[in-house]
Amino acid sequence: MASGAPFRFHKMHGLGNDFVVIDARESAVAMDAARARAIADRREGIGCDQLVLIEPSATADAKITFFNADGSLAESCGNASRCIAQLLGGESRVETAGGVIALIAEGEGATVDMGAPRFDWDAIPLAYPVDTAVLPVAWDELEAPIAVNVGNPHAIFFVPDTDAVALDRLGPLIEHDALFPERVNVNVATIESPQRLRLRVWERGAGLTRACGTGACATAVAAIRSGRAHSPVTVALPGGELVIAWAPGGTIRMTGPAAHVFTGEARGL
Ligand SMILES: N[C@@H](CCC[C@H](N)C(=O)O)C(=O)O
Repeated sequence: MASGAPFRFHKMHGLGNDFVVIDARESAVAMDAARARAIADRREGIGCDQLVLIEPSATADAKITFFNADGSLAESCGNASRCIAQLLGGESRVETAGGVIALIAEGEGATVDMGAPRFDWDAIPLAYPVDTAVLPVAWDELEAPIAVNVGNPHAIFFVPDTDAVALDRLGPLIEHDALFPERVNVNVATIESPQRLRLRVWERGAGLTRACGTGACATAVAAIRSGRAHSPVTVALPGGELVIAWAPGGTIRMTGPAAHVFTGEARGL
């Protein structure tokens, strides 16, 4: 599908991680990888890190599909979920490929219950059985990551200084490593105190972004589980801050802002 019928969209962002959101609950909008890639293209399309499609759901208030800028599908997207919370208003439950999540719109942001993290090697997924608390692998100075699935797959590296890591070079190598059969989001984090960490993320299918909500969730969970941090954890990303609360055995709650930039109509995409 090269292009399709005109559609209305919302341009939104969460901490600078930006989205084209199409509300197709009342009139269907056909979407596939090629069309999503064309819309996400920053030179010839509208431009975004993720395209988000809202459709009717038989089991929840809406069904949400996340496409990365490269056209690939993502099971989950934390920052976009807060934007959806703002669009739907109040309290809602939405169906995603990563599971049903609960949204609460609050002022100019939202709190999202992202569900429970998973740690089994085949739930990440990894290519072979290994201890996900310390993966026995290294890429230059990035070594022994922790793997966590929060709907989507993440590898987390704790490093002395996130800014010193060449994430633009190492991110794509790790994302495409054969250890991760569905590719992976790459997080580099520095613990500043037991309740605050700094984070940069190379996103699967989108590259370096200003912020990644699921990356913040996965990293906070990895920090708490490994005794590096205590809940709630403030995660400082290049685009701003999120607060993540989690206790072992429970679900992850993410709180942060969501911004509506403009509403537009697209033709020829
Ligand atoms: N921006 C996101 C994550 C989007 C999906 C990710 N790139 C993937 O492929 O898993 C967020 O805020 O969580």
